Amino acid sequence: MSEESGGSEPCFAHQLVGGHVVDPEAARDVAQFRRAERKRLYAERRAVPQAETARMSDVVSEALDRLIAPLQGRVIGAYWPIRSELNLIPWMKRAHGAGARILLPVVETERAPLIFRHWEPHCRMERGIWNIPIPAEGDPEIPDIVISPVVGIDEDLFRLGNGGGYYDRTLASFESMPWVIAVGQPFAQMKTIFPMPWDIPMTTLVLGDGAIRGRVPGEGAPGL
Ligand SMILES: Nc1nc2c(c(=O)[nH]1)N(C=O)[C@@H](CNc1ccc(C(=O)N[C@@H](CCC(=O)O)C(=O)O)cc1)CN2
Ligand SMILES: Nc1ncnc2c1ncn2[C@@H]1O[C@H](COP(=O)(O)OP(=O)(O)OP(=O)(O)O)[C@@H](O)[C@H]1O
Repeated sequence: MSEESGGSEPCFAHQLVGGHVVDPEAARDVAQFRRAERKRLYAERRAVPQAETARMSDVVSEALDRLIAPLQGRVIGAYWPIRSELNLIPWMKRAHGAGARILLPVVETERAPLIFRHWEPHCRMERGIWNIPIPAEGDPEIPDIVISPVVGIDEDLFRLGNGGGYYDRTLASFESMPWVIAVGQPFAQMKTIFPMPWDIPMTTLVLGDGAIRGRVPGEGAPGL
């Protein structure tokens, strides 16, 4: 029953990731670079005093109010903050009050697209993967706007996340591309994440110092 050792597979030149052909050596190097950058950026984030993170969260929330107007009728995939991410929960409450439908991401199956469940203040929550709070019930819904927390973000708005590949898989699974708004701390900006074929760029970036980059649907590029 033992496998023959010593012989090589017929094709070692490439591997498939989600249907994309990638060079395994390049993929390994990029994965290593991203792990190191995550580590560096987590440490930087942890060093920020809580009051400063709260202030940046308010700045981003106000920018979101201006960007997404009117809120009424929008279906928005937000997030429950973990690991010193910016806290948009007060904004989510406000948006809910203004008639937006707020959804939260749920890892239903590992290594698969996220699903989004409806959230409202005081709804029943439970703990999902990584202990992230998720709505305890609700059928999957498709957002028309996704607000995505970044660990890092590059000049072309490719996102460095927590390393599960979840947002990329999720965006690739949608029939039409939602408006994807990345949010993060100003120091999350990096030159490049060395985008791989599965990486999907964000539409707009909102930073904790109020800077907005990228494209706003229905408008020209901000700041240009
Ligand atoms: N607030 C918040 N919610 C979120 C996300 C997020 O980035 N922020 N996600 C954004 O995607 C999803 C959860 N993302 C996850 C990403 C990785 C792992 C995970 O198991 N990581 C491994 C290490 C991964 C690796 O480095 O290969 C682990 O910690 O063991 C779990 C959840 C959905 N909810
Ligand atoms: N569309 C996809 N199909 C299959 N695998 C994917 C896809 N997108 C990403 N992956 C896999 O997920 C792994 C992690 O990806 P990546 O480093 O881009 O994560 P991330 O965007 O930082 O994480 P997250 O979105 O969860 O915060 C990659 O090594 C890749 O193999």
